[in-house]
Amino acid sequence: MAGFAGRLARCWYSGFLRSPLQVPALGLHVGGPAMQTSQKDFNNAVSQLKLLKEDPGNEVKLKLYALYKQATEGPCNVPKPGMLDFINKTKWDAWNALGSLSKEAARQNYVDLVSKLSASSESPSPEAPAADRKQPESDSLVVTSGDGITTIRLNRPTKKNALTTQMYHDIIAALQAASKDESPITVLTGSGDYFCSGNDLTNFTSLPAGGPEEMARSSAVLLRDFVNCFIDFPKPLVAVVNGPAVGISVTILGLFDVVYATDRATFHTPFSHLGQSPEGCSSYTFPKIMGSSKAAEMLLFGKKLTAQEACAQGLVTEVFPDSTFQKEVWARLKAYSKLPPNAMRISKQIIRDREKEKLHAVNAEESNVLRERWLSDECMNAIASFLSRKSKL
Ligand SMILES: CCCCC/C=C/CC(=O)SCCNC(=O)CCNC(=O)[C@H](O)C(C)(C)COP(=O)(O)OP(=O)(O)OC[C@H]1O[C@@H](n2cnc3c(N)ncnc32)[C@H](O)[C@@H]1OP(=O)(O)O
Repeated sequence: MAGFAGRLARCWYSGFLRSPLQVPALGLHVGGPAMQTSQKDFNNAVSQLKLLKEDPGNEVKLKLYALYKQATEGPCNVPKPGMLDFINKTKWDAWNALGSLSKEAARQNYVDLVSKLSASSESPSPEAPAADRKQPESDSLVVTSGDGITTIRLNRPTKKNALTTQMYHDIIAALQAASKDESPITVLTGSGDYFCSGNDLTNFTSLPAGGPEEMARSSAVLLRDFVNCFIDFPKPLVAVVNGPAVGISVTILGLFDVVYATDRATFHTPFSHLGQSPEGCSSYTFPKIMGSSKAAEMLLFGKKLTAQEACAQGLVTEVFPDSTFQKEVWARLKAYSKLPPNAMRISKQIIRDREKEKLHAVNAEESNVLRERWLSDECMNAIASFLSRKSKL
């Protein structure tokens, strides 16, 4: 596993699962033959967990961690970690949530859960392998070219295509390469049922040596560079919105030339809910596209738009029935890609260039404001709440 995804997995495995995987002698107190069997089952389950072929996901790992602690140490009685210590706080919350569950019951639940996971990891995966693995940096982004179209596909469907730090870097590289390649048209789309669930909220959990301030500073720089690539992209840029879109995957749409959406798509910018503020130049493009009060409803109050509403407000170019979405959209794009490429570039230049300077200034300002927001209690509480599974959009 490369890049951020790898770091995150290592972090979870080393932080959350080190004890269950690496403590061979559990030292459990057992009361009789029935309990002996239970302890043996528990020890077996601890070993069995190491053999899982598939990562069970953070939520399950958190559950396993909590059950393990409850089974071996009893109810949580250690002090709650500080608010900025996201990972340990999340672990503490999960353990604490088990309340006074007995060690025996926790052991049994742990054994049941591991046996369920083992059974499902042995059955064949219904998903076909990703078709294209050309992109060397990370499997979470797939870039392909054909029929005059370069397609940049967000490929993290199990996480609703949430954008990891590595993915921001990879998208920047992909856009830079696409701006110089042979394809007249460039497309951004997603794999699976979501277009993208926005910034991966776990990006904020790997604190660098400089602490939260350094994390906020480097994230603001990366955000600014990322959005600049969309502002400066010289060719027709099309979003093929294959499902719901959240956060930054919605705001950048104002920088695309054309946005096609399935009727399943929704458009959601829950910045206030997250203690954050608009980015992707949306504080400027959205009021221009839809008028200031409709923009305010989305950007201040987080109103979620259906595809039809987004189309009526000018954010989406056209909506297609989900059943024919892929067929109709790609057929149309293939036809457009045969148009003279230089004419399309020059027309885009005329349409967009007089706004570029303004957009760069807006982008810089939004990134600076967000740098402060990320350090606010409102934002930290919202992220901690999502990570501890207390909230979802
Ligand atoms: C360089 C830094 C730049 C920063 C720029 C800032 C941008 C701002 C934004 O983008 S704000 C938007 C942030 N996004 C969210 O708040 C979305 C959070 N996710 C959810 O609320 C839900 O997951 C959902 C509504 C998108 C989907 O819900 P559903 O019930 O259908 O699916 P799950 O919740 O079970 O999701 C499956 C797994 O995917 C993980 N996941 C989904 N989105 C994110 C995300 N944004 N960040 C981190 N993880 C995400 C989810 O946790 C599940 O993981 P699991 O299987 O391990 O449990």
